[in-house]
Amino acid sequence: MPGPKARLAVALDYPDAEQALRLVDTLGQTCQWFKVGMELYYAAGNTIIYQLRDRGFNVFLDLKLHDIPNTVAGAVRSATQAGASLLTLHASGGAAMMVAAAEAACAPGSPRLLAVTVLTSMDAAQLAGTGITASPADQVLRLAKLATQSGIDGFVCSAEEVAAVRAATGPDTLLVIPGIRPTGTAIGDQKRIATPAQAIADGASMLVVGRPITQAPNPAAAAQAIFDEIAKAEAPQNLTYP
Ligand SMILES: O=c1ccn([C@@H]2O[C@H](COP(=O)(O)O)[C@@H](O)[C@H]2O)c(=O)[nH]1
Repeated sequence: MPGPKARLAVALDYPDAEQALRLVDTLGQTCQWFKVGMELYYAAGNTIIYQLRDRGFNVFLDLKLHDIPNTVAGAVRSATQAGASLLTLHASGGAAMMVAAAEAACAPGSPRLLAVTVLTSMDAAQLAGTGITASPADQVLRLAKLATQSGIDGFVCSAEEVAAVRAATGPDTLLVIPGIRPTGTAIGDQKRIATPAQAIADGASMLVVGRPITQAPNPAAAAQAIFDEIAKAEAPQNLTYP
């Protein structure tokens, strides 16, 4: 099993590369993975991916692609050129979109694809507001099944569903879990949350943590506390990791 450092991606939700790299340099080599989301990517483009890779880090490009199949396949090919190791797309884009993305990701050097199921910022009431009357747990399982059938490598879901998705999909599926809140940290806009220890014990492959680290008075200490929690958690054996 890889060490805790391979199981945490720090979300660099910053408006520019300078602020993002300041945090990266503050954390030093304690982290192996950084997540670049829409805010930073739209501001800094592929340059931030190159800068992180030059420093020796793995890049998780969280663009949550959601478009017609031809456009999403092209976006996967562009992300391959940029050198991201993981790339997200929305499972709600449907089977044809995910199949096109999976085919585009067969090229050498392509990122592994993660299908976002139900955003961790959504509860049952918000989901119902979009016309989906299934519970978040049922909808996550439905979309995870659809994504698997479409050839996608793994999923993003909340810690509330991770045990059920792990049971349904087996040890080889990558389960990447945001909405992580160490005890005592601000919840903010997240709705379906858990501590690092709970998510790991329930079968998460990797945790995504942003503000509990980036907004902490001492980000390096906050990251270290999460690594310690991951290390102590009783994780299932034989899981596949990014
Ligand atoms: O369902 C999802 C999918 C992606 N995210 C992303 O994860 C981080 C979480 O940041 P926090 O500051 O720890 O809340 C953020 O970049 C989201 O875009 C998610 O939260 N939920």
